[in-house]
Amino acid sequence: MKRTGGSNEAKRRAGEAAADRVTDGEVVGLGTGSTAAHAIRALGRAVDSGLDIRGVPTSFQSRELAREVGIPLTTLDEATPDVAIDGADEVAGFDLVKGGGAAHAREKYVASAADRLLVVADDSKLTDALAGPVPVEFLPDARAPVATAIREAGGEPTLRAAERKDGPVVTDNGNLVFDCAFEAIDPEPLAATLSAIPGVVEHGLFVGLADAVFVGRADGVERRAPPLSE
Ligand SMILES: O=C(CO)[C@H](O)[C@H](O)COP(=O)(O)O
Repeated sequence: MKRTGGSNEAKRRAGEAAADRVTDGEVVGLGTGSTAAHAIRALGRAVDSGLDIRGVPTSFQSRELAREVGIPLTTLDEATPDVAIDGADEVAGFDLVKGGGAAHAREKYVASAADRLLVVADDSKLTDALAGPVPVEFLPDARAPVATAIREAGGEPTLRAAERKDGPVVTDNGNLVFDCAFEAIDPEPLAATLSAIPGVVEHGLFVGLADAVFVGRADGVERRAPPLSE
């Protein structure tokens, strides 16, 4: 579920600090959401000033914004991202819950293909332990067996409803999303369990993918990196 508590200023600081790490000639995975949008706008300004990059969007939203701000686009068929910049709904250490915008499938394979993932988040996203709910994108025909398997794994799935449209959220890939509540989340085994359910396209647990987290606050931005990424 999307957390909307953070200030826009804190999101802007995080997004701009991560965009500042992108260098000439790089291919950049362009994440989805309001914090990633700040990074995309900052990259657009840098392109105006002569930075030579190409972007790989992770959603309809990020593609539209990238086009609007003048970032040349490419695809994973043409190029491998050097870096991906993306937001998160929860950040515990370097583990994430993503998918508040239902874009987590593309976000995950773009981030996984990239050499490094820079996470951008305001400080309201920080938590000691991931609590969920965990978004799970699934093939529409598989709704009943996927729900059963999630319950067997200890979760309670709720079909994500659309706003300003009757019925469910339909992802950019034409699929549906369950938001799954769990009593407690052990990220690595739960990620493996969810990935193994037939009909699941992708879940929003990002484990072992983040190379740095840029935490935006009202008065500045902090870069956190695991010891090996320093
Ligand atoms: O995972 C995502 C979209 O699927 C977003 O990155 C996540 O929901 C954070 O969004 P925001 O920066 O607007 O808080």
